[in-house]
Amino acid sequence: MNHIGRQKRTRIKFCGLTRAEDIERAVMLGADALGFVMWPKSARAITYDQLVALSSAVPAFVTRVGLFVDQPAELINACLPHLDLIQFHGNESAAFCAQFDRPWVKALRMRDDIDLHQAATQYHGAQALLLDAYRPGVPGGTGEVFDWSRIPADLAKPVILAGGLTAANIASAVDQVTPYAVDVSGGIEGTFGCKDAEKMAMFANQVALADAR
Ligand SMILES: O=C(O)c1ccccc1N[C@@H]1O[C@H](COP(=O)(O)O)[C@@H](O)[C@H]1O
Repeated sequence: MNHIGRQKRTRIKFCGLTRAEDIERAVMLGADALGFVMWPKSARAITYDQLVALSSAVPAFVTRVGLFVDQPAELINACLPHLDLIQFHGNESAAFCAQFDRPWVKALRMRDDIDLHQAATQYHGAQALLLDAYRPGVPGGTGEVFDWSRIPADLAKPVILAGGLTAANIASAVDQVTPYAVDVSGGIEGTFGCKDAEKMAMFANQVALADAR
C-alpha cells in the first residue's frame, strides 16, 4: 500500500472469448479487456457475425480487443465499429498497425534473438507490447511459457505479459515481471474456445493476491 492508500492493480485481459456466458462471467470477475480472435485458423476464431453479437454483450468500460494475424486492412476496418483496441499478433509493420482509427498493441514472440528495446522504438505508436512465447510456425496461443527474466525492467513501453499463464503461475509472473497487464487464453479454458468459470475466477484471484503483496 503506498502513501495515497492505493495498491497497484495489474490489468487482466481474457482472450479467445466465443460465448456470451463467458463474457458475462469475465466481466463479473473484473476483467479489464476481452479478446476476440479474428484469425480464422485459430480454434478460437469467431466470425464477423459472432463478433457483432458478442461485442454487444460487453458493457461500458470493458475494452473489446480484436486479435488479427497479418490480415487485410479491409477486414480490420470492417470490424472496427465493434472493437475498442486492436491486437496485432503477426508480422505487421508499425505503419500497418498505425493506419487504423483505434489504439493498438503489438504482440512480439520471444525468439532467442529478439531485441525488445529495438522493438519498443520500432512500435513506439503502440499502447503496449504484448510478449508471448515463441514456437516456430505458430503465431500465438500456444499455452507455452517463456523465460520472464528476459524482459528488461527499463523497457520504454508498458508490457502485457502472455504465454502459458495459468492460476498456478500467474502470481509468480506478476511478482517477477510487474507487467502493466496479463493476457491469458488457454489457461482459463476447459475445452478450446470455451472458458472455464472456475479457472477464470482462480486466475483473477491470484492476480489480486499478487497485487496485494
Ligand atoms: O488464441 C489463439 O488461438 C491465438 C492465435 C493466434 C495468435 C494469438 C493467439 N492467442 C494469443 O496468444 C497469447 C497466449 O495465449 P495462451 O494464454 O498461451 O493460450 C495470448 O495473447 C492470446 O491472446
